[in-house]
Amino acid sequence: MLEVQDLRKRFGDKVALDGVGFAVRPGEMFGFVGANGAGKTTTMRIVMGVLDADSGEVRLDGTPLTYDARRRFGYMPEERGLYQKMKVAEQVEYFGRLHGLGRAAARDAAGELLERLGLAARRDDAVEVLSLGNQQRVQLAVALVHSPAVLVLDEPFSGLDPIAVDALAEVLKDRCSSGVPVVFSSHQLELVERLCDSVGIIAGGRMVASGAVDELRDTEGRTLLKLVVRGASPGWADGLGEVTTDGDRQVLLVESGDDQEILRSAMRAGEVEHFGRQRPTLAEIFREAVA
Ligand SMILES: Nc1ncnc2c1ncn2[C@@H]1O[C@H](COP(=O)(O)OP(=O)(O)OP(=O)(O)O)[C@@H](O)[C@H]1O
Repeated sequence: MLEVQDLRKRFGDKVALDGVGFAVRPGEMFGFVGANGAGKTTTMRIVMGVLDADSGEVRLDGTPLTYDARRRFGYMPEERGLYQKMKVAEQVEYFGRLHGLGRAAARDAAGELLERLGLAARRDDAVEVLSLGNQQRVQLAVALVHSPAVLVLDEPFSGLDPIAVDALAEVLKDRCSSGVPVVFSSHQLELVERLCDSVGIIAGGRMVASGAVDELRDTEGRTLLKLVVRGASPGWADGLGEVTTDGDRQVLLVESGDDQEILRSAMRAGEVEHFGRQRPTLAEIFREAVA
């Protein structure tokens, strides 16, 4: 398990991190979300040892991280770093070898990743002639080539087209299901909601919400009761909640009340087409948490 504990970091007067902590279990995908400047990159840099924290600790399976332990991590930094003149396949193999793979293993791993990330046809092109999105795919292949024990990815999906997003999502899910903890930051909340088991929301250097995506969405007081009623006369739901009209249908959203009693009065008023709980999206939870 990767544990980030009570990280604090200042840059001069600026408090960038003010007690950031979270844990990611083996096989768990953790989405790290927050507004610009919230502290995601700083946290990830500290996890990777690129930056020192003022205090706090990062542990893997209970042991504080060392240089050697971090070599087994796969990291995609915010500042992308590729050799522009080097050919795509050569580059991915090279990084595999830097992480200790033998020649054949590096070649095989690079070939497989380039295939999965849709870059096989570009394997002999220099990085500098690729589009930005394709360079990003190479950067991902570089982060993944040595079958890392932990993945820490800063905005891995940004700039990718939908096909590449799906391809990367599949690769990450595979790595996750083989027991790797995966942490990635993203502003694409719909994607985080779709992919992640758990999320951490950071604002102003503090974690303002974290936990399993399903639990956050199900939290008491966050779910609304939604009814769609056809043919009901206006006013039947006065005082129950917010009503919107759509043709001969009325949509009622109720924050609190006796579900069964509300259902009975809806059935008396008209034809109930829908009755159920509506969970907030991650984007709605995010807006509420950082407000
Ligand atoms: N080297 C630095 N020197 C001074 N301030 C810094 C430095 N690095 C980060 N900061 C500040 O720390 C805060 C957190 O920045 P960080 O890059 O971690 O945010 P972020 O959540 O990754 O943002 P974004 O979504 O825009 O990438 C910001 O106020 C930033 O300006």
